Amino acid sequence: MKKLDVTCALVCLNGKTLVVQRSEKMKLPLKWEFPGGKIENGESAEDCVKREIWEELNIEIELISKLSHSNFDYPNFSIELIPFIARYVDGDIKLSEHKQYLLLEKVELNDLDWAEADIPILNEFLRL
Ligand SMILES: Nc1nc2c([nH]c(=O)n2[C@H]2C[C@H](O)[C@@H](COP(=O)(O)OP(=O)(O)OP(=O)(O)O)O2)c(=O)[nH]1
Repeated sequence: MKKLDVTCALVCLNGKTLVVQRSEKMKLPLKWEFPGGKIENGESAEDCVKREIWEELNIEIELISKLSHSNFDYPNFSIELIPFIARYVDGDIKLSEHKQYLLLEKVELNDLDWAEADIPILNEFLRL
């Protein structure tokens, strides 16, 4: 099965964490995720996540650290999800693809209906 290399960012803003909900039209409709996307040919994971956050949210971020990769097999595709902890730097949030975003306290993150590949990443983040 095809494996996608996907980056994502846990963006901290005023002590909260930015999360986004996938739209009805996307794969994994209405699931919550950390914003990011597929690595392009020849692109580094770091460049990818900054590009995707700019494209999807219109904001600039600074990368702080990495968490463990999450490998997950969905019924139709497999992904390796590569997470970064990041800090908001500049820009007004404008969504280009997602249904909505939320800025949440850590204790609130567990209440969302997450994309399954994100759950180990979320758990690692909650233990920090
Ligand atoms: N960006 C992101 N994608 C995630 C996360 N968790 C998760 O399972 N995914 C999946 C959803 C997508 O199938 C894939 C990322 O691809 P993408 O967002 O660049 O593009 P997509 O597949 O929605 O778009 P398309 O191929 O349908 O055009 O990884 C996550 O936390 N962030």
